[in-house]
Amino acid sequence: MDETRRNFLGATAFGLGSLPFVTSAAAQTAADAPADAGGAEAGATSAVQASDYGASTADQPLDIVSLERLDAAVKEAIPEAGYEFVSGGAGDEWTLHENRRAFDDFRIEPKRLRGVSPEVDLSIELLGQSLPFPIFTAPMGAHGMVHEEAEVATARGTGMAGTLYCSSGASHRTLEEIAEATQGPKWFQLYWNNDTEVTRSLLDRAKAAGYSAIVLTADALGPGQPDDFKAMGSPFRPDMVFGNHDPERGGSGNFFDQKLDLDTDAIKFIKDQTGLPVIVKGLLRADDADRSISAGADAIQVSNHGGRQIDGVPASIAALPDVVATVDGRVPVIMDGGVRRGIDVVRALAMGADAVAVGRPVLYGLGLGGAQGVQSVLEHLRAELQSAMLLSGAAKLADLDPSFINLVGASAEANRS
Ligand SMILES: Cc1cc2nc3c(=O)[nH]c(=O)nc-3n(C[C@H](O)[C@H](O)[C@H](O)COP(=O)(O)O)c2cc1C
Ligand SMILES: O=C(O)C(=O)c1ccccc1
Repeated sequence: MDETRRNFLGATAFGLGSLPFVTSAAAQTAADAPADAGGAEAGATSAVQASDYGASTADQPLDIVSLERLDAAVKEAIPEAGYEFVSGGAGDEWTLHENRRAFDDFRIEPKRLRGVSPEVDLSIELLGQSLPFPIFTAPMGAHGMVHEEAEVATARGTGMAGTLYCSSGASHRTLEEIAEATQGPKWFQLYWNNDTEVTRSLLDRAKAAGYSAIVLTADALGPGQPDDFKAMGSPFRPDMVFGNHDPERGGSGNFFDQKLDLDTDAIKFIKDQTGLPVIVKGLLRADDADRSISAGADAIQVSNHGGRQIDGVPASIAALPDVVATVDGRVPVIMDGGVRRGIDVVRALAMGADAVAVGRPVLYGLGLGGAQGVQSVLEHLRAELQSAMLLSGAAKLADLDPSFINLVGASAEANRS
């Protein structure tokens, strides 16, 4: 396999070597480009044009009615490969859909005649950072699949909305470029690498670039491979390599060599190396949250990776209450997965989450409107949360508790006791 291909996808590391790599002839030409072209330069010199992917170059605010409608609009506007890669989930996509459906089990019981002021304060403090509202951009890799500026635009747009950008370890742009692009708070998400020196170097770079916390993702084996994307031959862009790749170390696995054989020692390693708070992302079980806290975790992110890794696991919102009960206020709890409405944020916070992260809709905003599109998505959710708070009868975020929720199903009694 030629160097560019290995650098680009890490096919060996992901065990995807047997899959057709690209579909178009132009993309194939780029995949065969000299290895030393590397990174963004490869894009400049390669035969692959943005138009081969239809990846957007737009920068415009979006007039958003709902995030569901945004999904429908982006499906028409961006290339099929980008849409299928981003939107899909693992296997039969049961968990992907369950992430949305399960919110319906958490019925809001609004409180009336409580004199709630329209000026609901949505700001929070999270691991030493002030956020104007409790919603931020989840770590996602490979933004070049939907926009030419990739993560640089997403980070800028998130910063324009004033909230936190969590930078994926599998980004198309370097963690330094991304750090510079946002004026807001930023965390770095680490894909643990079995080559300790690679992990150490990523952590040192993240700290030097000003990231204020490290997110350790514990639930992923590689890029999501939704069936519809796989059926197209998994057409990742060969002209954009993953930005944190260090060509000095050779091969592709140096940004993603996680075989899930890591344990809670990884938490201590990160803390010792950086002195920064560590968020463990991708937990669904209360006992894993407890073990992580015992090992030094500073926050827990309840997540099933947007239903992109193992199918058949519960929705994040369904897993949240048990985790919250076990964490018992020792550290903040974040959740992500299926958050599409202000009322979803109300439900997650009422069940004990301190903040939520949003994934796919942010990339839809990116595809349709670049940095400004990202800003529009986050501001849309903020506005929906503001009215959801008023309509729920919650004067401030701290008021939200399980008394606002009627939990449908077997665990309803447990929830009320
Ligand atoms: C295209 C895409 C790429 C992702 N890449 C990463 C990643 O690099 N690291 C990570 O921890 N999670 C990754 N995720 C998972 C998100 O952080 C988050 O858990 C999930 O998207 C939340 O669900 P939602 O998309 O329904 O909001 C990715 C998700 C998507 C859609
Ligand atoms: O697709 C994903 O969910 C993901 O985590 C990822 C991992 C590596 C590269 C791109 C995305």
